[in-house]
Amino acid sequence: MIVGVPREVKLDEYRVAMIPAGVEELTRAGHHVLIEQDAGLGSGLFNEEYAENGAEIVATAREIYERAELIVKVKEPQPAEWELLQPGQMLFTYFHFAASEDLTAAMQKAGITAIAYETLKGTKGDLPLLTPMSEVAGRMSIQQGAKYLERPQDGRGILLGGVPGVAPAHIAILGGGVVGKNAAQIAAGFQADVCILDINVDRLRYLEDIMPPNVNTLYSDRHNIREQLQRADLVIGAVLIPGAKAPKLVLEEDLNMMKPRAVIIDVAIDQGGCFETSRPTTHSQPTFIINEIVHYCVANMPGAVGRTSTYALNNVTFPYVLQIANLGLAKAATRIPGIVSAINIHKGKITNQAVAETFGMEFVSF
Ligand SMILES: NC(=O)C1=CN([C@@H]2O[C@H](COP(=O)(O)OP(=O)(O)OC[C@H]3O[C@@H](n4cnc5c(N)ncnc54)[C@H](O)[C@@H]3O)[C@@H](O)[C@H]2O)C=CC1
Ligand SMILES: CC(=O)C(=O)O
Ligand SMILES: [Mg+2]
Repeated sequence: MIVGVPREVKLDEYRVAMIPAGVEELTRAGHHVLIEQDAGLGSGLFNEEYAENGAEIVATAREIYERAELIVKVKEPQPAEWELLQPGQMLFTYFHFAASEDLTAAMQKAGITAIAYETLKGTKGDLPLLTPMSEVAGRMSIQQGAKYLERPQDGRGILLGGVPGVAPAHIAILGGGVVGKNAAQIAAGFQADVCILDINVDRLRYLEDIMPPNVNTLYSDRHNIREQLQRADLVIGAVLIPGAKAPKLVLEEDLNMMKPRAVIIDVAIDQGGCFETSRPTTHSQPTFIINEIVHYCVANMPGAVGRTSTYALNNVTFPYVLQIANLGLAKAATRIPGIVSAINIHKGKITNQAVAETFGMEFVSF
């Protein structure tokens, strides 16, 4: 199979969907890999390294899209890429369809098969192709929160860990999944006072067991969320209902009860965000202020630490790329657990229930 890897064009995206080791394995299995020139530069990977491992370096994205049967990417295709897609082509990447009806309609119209990293289910009900990027974003959310709490960055002027004689920051984390757990671990290391809220009581039980004493848990209901908003210096949005739009847990009016210049990091923004006032931002312009609350809503947080994220992403995506290339999609879907759950659009039809429900569209099983 011809596998193509374009350079990411989303603003401030430094990841690449394949590392040279992946090229070598695919080539050894008899496939042909096209890598767009300089696709790896943002992650410190050079054209020569890809070429030495068997890749053909291609000058333009257009040529990749014209020739490849399977395109492997990191971020959802940007509008400039939509017209390059070929009917019948497979595109394996993050899509986050529920956050964009325009993207959904464009992919239907393009006639591609959209295989989404973020809905591929593992055997334990986990999301193995989302997990490593959630680990990155969860850890990074505290790093970013610490930065934007500094007064020159418009924050309240709070040091996460406090100092002897002065209280640490209070951090509320909405959602105790992968992002939430990783955020809590880093926040705890900073000696902040942390509270994780979730609706899954078994998950809260697990978190309570593994977390240090400065991390507490609370059931996520409106009462507890509002109580936490009043106390928090930093709030992390980390909820997910796979495939669906994120629930709006914090309404605009709720911001009035928060401390002025408290910081919100809405990691869930890629699924539409869990704060009513969130809108997607970029690493170049990550924050905005509404009602005296600093909002950080970058939809590709791991893109900023491309070197770490590229390797973490490839570790989990590559085995699926190889299987799809080896078997073709139809066979891979019957033999490899998880692949069917990743197919969100096939021949213009929505094949993911949550996405279909989000837009009131017809669902067709793959
Ligand atoms: N902005 C970015 O760059 C990135 C964003 N993400 C996003 O972060 C979000 C979270 O991802 P993961 O942690 O991997 O998901 P996860 O599935 O591991 O965890 C989500 C948690 O939210 C909980 N939850 C659902 N409804 C809730 C509610 N009403 N109140 C409290 N908790 C609730 C679930 O019980 C679950 O424990 C996703 O939208 C994901 O796409 C992930 C990586 C990068
Ligand atoms: C998960 C996701 O949206 C990202 O890594 O950018
Ligand atoms: Mg994202």
